[in-house]
Amino acid sequence: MSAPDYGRAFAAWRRACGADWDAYARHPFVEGMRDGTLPREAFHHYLVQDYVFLVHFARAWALAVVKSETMEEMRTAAATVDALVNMEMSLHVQTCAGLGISEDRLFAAPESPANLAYTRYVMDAGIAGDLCDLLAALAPCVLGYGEIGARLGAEAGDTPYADWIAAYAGDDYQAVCRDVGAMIDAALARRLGTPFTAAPRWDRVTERFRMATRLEAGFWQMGLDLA
Ligand SMILES: Cc1ncc(CN)c(N)n1
Repeated sequence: MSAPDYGRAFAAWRRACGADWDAYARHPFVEGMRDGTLPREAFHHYLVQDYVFLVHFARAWALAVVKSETMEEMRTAAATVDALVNMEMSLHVQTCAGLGISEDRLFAAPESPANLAYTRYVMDAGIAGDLCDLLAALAPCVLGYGEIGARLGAEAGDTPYADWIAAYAGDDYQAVCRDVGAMIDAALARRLGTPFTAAPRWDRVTERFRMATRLEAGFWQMGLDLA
């Protein structure tokens, strides 16, 4: 299955980061969800950490509101904060409630080092740079899960992780990915010019994308290692 179309910047970043991208999007954790062999314990550990991740990730998207220069950018960034806080995190809350873990306990869960490194890297990219730096660091998260969800939705058979796959393969999440992809293209064109891939800053923002991609692979590994 070919990768979904989330815009020009994503396609160029994804190509530039080839091996790093595959190490993330086809990590053994992902393949274990696809074929059902992922240990439940690893998934639960991941899910609790991912709730904490999403708290900080929503803060980083709120920073994108602050760094916006147009109403369109502001609307997409604010809608993404809403989607994270009121849509994506409810999957974690519901699944964990079934395991006897309350939302209060999720909110108070201690962060793993891999989690902390990733979310603070993204936040720092946004604080030190402009919206391009921030979006490049945010993109592997939003769009990577869109790609993984779409592929697993098409390829997975009977797996205990069907709800997780359905959430990311579903229309709501895929629409967020298309909106964010379009926002990234417009934000880069506005600040870097067109074609943005020829701009002097392109390599730097691509390195932001690459580092966030590597931190995503580290996040899956944290789940597998129960670290
Ligand atoms: C670590 C991580 N990366 C991405 C996503 C998808 N928003 C997530 N929930 N968690």
